[in-house]
Amino acid sequence: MALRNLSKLKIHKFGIRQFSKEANLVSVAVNDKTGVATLNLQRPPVNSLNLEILSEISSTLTDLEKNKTRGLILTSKNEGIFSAGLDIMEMYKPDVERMKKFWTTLQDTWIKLYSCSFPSVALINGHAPAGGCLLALSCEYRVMFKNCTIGLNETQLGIVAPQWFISSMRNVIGQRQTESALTQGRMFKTEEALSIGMIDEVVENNEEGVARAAAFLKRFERIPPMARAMTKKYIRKETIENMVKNREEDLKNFVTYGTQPAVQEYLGAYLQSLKKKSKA
Ligand SMILES: CC/C=C\CC/C=C/CC(=O)SCCNC(=O)CCNC(=O)[C@H](O)C(C)(C)COP(=O)(O)OP(=O)(O)OC[C@H]1O[C@@H](n2cnc3c(N)ncnc32)[C@H](O)[C@@H]1OP(=O)(O)O
Repeated sequence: MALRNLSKLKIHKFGIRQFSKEANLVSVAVNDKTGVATLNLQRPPVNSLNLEILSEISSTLTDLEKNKTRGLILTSKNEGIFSAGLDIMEMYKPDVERMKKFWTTLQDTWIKLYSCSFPSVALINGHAPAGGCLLALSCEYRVMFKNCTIGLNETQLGIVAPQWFISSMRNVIGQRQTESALTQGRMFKTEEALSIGMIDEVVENNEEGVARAAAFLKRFERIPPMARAMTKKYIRKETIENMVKNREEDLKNFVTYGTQPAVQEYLGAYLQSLKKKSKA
């Protein structure tokens, strides 16, 4: 069995194997024929990224790397929302030790996703603000549903996107567009995101999305995996090395900045506005 190191095998039917971790905040189905793994985010209501789901994504990426998966489709079980980004509750009135663990796990997750040797596609089947956008930008290809939004909106919340968030966007859409998008904290509608190259394709529904993601991954069938992986590694090397070199400082900045009263005030007000909106 190609994926024997993966956690508990749950279902095995129609050539698709599924396994899940204990907490079930993600699930993974591996297609026996193609070796492509689909990683579903499933933390209702909005797949906000807390310590637990990040830990599961991170350990799943390790498993997929060990088991030489042929490709990854990263998507959401909660149609309508890809991911609401970082769970603001991890940053609002935080326990500092947990806050550190949270950020370190986010760093680990990004490093693994950004540097994975296998090809990766984000099937963005819903809104993808902030950390949700970061996950999508870390993949090699993005397929997105109509009528959704994507972007790094941190500035609008009164917080600052870290350097490696910025680099992840700059490497996809370039310096000029990134500067304009991030200084405004701009969220892009699907068609706008397509026009600036933030996403690669627009799809009507999940079936079409899976087919387009699979078609992208199929392009690599005849490319020697080692040559592909090394090329990706060289292209992404500088961005990853910069982050790894500065990760202690990045953690320190996150904690120092995130615990400032003014930032806590912004986050508290933002949480209230989200809650008010959901009750309206
Ligand atoms: C200190 C920081 C320094 C540096 C860090 C910088 C990096 C930050 C990166 C981030 O990712 S920050 C997070 C940014 N995320 C957002 O701004 C997204 C906010 N959410 C939304 O815009 C919407 O929720 C949505 C478009 C994703 C979905 O809309 P809808 O389907 O209408 O759902 P609701 O808005 O009603 O939300 C349902 C429920 O979920 C809560 N919630 C939403 N997003 C978050 C979140 N990111 N963290 C925690 N909780 C979230 C929302 O309050 C509702 O809760 P109820 O209790 O009222 O049900």
